[in-house]
Amino acid sequence: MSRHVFLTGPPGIGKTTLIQKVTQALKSSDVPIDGFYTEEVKEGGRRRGFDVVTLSGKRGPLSRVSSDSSTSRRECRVGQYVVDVVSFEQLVLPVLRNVNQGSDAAKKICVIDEIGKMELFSQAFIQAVRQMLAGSGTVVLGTIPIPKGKPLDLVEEIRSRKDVEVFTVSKENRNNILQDILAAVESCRQ
Ligand SMILES: Nc1ncnc2c1ncn2[C@@H]1O[C@H](COP(=O)(O)OP(=O)(O)OP(=O)(O)O)[C@@H](O)[C@H]1O
Repeated sequence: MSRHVFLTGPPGIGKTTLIQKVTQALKSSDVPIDGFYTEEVKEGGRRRGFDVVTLSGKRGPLSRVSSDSSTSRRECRVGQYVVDVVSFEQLVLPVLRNVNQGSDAAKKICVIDEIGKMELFSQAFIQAVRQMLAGSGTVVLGTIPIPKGKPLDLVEEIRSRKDVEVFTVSKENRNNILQDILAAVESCRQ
């Protein structure tokens, strides 16, 4: 039986939108849920980077476009974006820790959107996700990218776990997959 649910699919296909709809539905049936989304930051129609937004409404930068093309050895870069690991960790780690605490009888849901190249610069994040996946108290509802280029260890691990159900989102199914995802999450809580 599955214990966690992940969505995958090409960039911009609608993974975050689906996770937000699932979150709304779960919240309205009083299921305890926390976590974070990753949102594009646009300025004047151009993408400037990405923010992390927690379900409780806190926001901070995950990455920003760098005008400097020289890469310093300490910099965490994905293409033209420089990742702000400190900001990411400050926002996300307390949320992940908090989800694992508390004494709700019912299992909590933790939204982790997403586990990708940028987020994986944080070793503390990797460790926190591994702990959550291995623990029995929290159901993870997350997103992972479609494999491309060098494999990402944690993403490969998630894909090969027997207790993870992965939905691949496409243009064809994105408007009728919501109920299946909800049902999968609900069954993970049993
Ligand atoms: N079912 C849908 N029908 C039409 N447009 C959609 C649908 N779902 C999402 N979109 C639009 O597509 C864009 C990208 O959606 P979203 O951010 O959910 O994708 P994503 O897969 O999470 O992207 P990323 O890979 O960047 O995280 C948004 O502008 C959103 O409004």
